[in-house]
Amino acid sequence: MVTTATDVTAAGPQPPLLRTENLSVCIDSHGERNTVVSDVNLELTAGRTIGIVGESGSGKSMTAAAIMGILPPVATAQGRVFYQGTDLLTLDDKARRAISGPELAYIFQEPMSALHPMLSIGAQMIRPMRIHLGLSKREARERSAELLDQVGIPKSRGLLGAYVHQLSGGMRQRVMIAMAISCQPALLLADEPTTALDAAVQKQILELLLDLRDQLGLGLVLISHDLGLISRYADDVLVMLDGDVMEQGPTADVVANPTHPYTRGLIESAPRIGHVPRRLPTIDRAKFSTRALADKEAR
Ligand SMILES: Nc1ncnc2c1ncn2[C@@H]1O[C@H](COP(=O)(O)OP(=O)(O)OP(=O)(O)O)[C@@H](O)[C@H]1O
Repeated sequence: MVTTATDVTAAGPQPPLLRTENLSVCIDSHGERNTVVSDVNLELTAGRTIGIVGESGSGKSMTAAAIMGILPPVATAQGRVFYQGTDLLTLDDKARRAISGPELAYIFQEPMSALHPMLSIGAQMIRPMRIHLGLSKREARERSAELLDQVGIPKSRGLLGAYVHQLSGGMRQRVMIAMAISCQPALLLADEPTTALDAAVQKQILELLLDLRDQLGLGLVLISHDLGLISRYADDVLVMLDGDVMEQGPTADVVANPTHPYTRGLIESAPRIGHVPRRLPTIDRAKFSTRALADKEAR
């Protein structure tokens, strides 16, 4: 049965683009079940950006994968993921793919692992547009060149015949973004999209993402371990630690008045927001992580 976010639709004409309710992810491994994401409640409307910030292993990618429907086989999602009012977790694989394929797009941290090394950029870009948009080969090729233009790679560069190893890191990420928007998605999830890039290229890529969000009216989920970066580019933020949401709200409010000591620690250790102490403080994560506290008690 397909569940609809009736409470949302009753409140107004349009449900939000994305809303999760108590989204959790469990991993079954070696006969044990571990919860790696607990009760994530977020809401995103078109044209806005929500940031998910947290250290490595805090559950950012698992949250994104649960929304996208691309969890590894060992992982199971629970709760609700409403996309335009439809709970994606209630759909069978085929129905879900029909929505997720064209409408939800994912940009990976490392384009080298997402792009095929033996296929030309053109060949990789054309395929999804032929499948999801029903374009002919010639139409898809023309649109690929336009998309590359849109992400700042001029047509004159003749990149369609190039291979991924021939491109710089920034160009690879631009190609990934062009592929991500090729099927006209409504929701874009960018998982650490600039971690491997130097500061200048990082800024260009993030500004490109925001421009595309505005031009195309997308909702953007931006994932990063860097609260400084999230504070500059996201309207709202969720701070995660060990699968739990420690704090969330409008980014400006969270950064100006953090209510959780863990967030305060992150802010103090992010050199690009607020005061830069001479020695960066060490965040005692064990003090705030429910999982670390439970482990301590069990010992
Ligand atoms: N394929 C997998 N099998 C088993 N456990 C996994 C798998 N992928 C992730 N995990 C575990 O799930 C938890 C959350 O991982 P996740 O990748 O979401 O963290 P993250 O915040 O995105 O970290 P990073 O910034 O390093 O990518 C971690 O404890 C991780 O070890």
